[in-house]
Amino acid sequence: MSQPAEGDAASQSSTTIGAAAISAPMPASVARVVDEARSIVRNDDFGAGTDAVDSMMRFGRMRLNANYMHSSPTPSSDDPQRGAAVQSPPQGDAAPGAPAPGPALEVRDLAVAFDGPAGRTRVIEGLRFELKRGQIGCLLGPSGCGKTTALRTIAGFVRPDAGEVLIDGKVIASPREWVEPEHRGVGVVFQDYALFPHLDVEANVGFGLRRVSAAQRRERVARMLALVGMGDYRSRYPHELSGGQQQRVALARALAPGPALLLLDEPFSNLDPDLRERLAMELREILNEARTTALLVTHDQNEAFAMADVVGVMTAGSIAQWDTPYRLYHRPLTREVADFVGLGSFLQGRLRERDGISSVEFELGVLPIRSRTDQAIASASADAHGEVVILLRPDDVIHDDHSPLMAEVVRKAFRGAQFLYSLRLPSGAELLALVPSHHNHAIGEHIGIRFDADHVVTFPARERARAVRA
Ligand SMILES: Nc1ncnc2c1ncn2[C@@H]1O[C@H](COP(=O)(O)OP(=O)(O)OP(=O)(O)O)[C@@H](O)[C@H]1O
Repeated sequence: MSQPAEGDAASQSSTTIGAAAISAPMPASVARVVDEARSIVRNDDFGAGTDAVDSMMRFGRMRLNANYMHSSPTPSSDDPQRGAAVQSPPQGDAAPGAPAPGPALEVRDLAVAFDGPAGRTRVIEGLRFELKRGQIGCLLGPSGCGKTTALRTIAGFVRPDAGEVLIDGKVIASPREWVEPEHRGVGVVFQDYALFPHLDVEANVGFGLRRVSAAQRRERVARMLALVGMGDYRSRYPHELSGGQQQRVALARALAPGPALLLLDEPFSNLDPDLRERLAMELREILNEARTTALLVTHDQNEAFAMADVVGVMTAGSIAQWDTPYRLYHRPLTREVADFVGLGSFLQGRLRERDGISSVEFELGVLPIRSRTDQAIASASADAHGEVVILLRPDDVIHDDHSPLMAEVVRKAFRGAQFLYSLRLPSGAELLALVPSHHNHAIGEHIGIRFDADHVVTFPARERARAVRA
């Protein structure tokens, strides 16, 4: 391990990778290709050594000269959907040596700051989470919350100011210790594919496998291409592939050296929404099959939920809740998490406790609180007058023609199988409801509703009730 220098390793990488150096600052897209080259070039097993890094630097320089730019805490087990997915399968078969017991990735109290016009500013503060072997995790959060910086710190392109990152129990980044990106056993997939345009698919995927024999390389590349369903495309060049196909090749290339950890930076954001969700689900299967530990960063909740076993919702540089997708949606710990994850409405309510049974009264009736956890949270949320805010998800609100509770349709969004209705209550508060799309009601119409909330989620009543993310 060497002592890290001050500052951002990403900016340093533009001048000092391998034996080569370039004088001009690299555009972000070229820097990403070089970062990716560093992450797929490893000296220990399938790695290529500095010759490959130098080749990538030449490639980076070529692109600069040609002005070529790319278009570019452990979750609870009560999740009915993902409970089984958080086991610890063995490491990928190409990984060197036996994996150490314990988490595959640990991030402990990480802090990262950058120099800016207003001085040095912390963009990550007290970031903490871990991934078990074979687990797929996700950092989900709004733009600028620090997701990519966290990923780049784990990959080795940014140096932390405090805290540490461990892979298989070994510290690879802290203010005192530093392992170069190419020695971390980490693969990276970026959003803009970052394939080498002058190499065909087979050569792209085999890029980081230069120390093995040609026969071994061919066999490994064929396995990786089969895994991502691109076996028939091995002689094509990147420009002859669709975006989704390019991203599969990028994935095969990142998986080929058998990384201990795969990092994915918004890998589907350049694809259309339908393909994005389908690929996210496919990628989950591919990673499970390859038994690869992976960390995804995205601001897209559907992508996060389709892929990850555990998701950390990030706000302002730290994790507000690290949990299964199911619990994030149904049991958000804070209003910020409830607001960011999924659709919902916040309504004023009042906690009532009679004969040891709790419920929340609100303008449309009474919601019984069935679980002790919900009861404890409601009691803690309530102010001296019992005031709370309740969260109602659109699927908690059922359209029922026979219900005496009426609400006015103020907006509607057609979603194929369903309409998302915004409904105005007598108080003026608004509510969201997902209704099968054969119930096509006009704006201004009053429709019957009832509630089917499995659990009642409450927060302190510090703000006025409002509908969110309609
Ligand atoms: N190298 C850098 N130098 C200075 N500031 C930086 C640098 N990299 C990131 N930042 C700043 O750090 C903050 C977090 O950036 P980051 O890219 O990690 O956010 P993000 O959550 O990934 O956002 P997005 O979803 O938009 O990519 C932003 O305010 C950004 O401007």
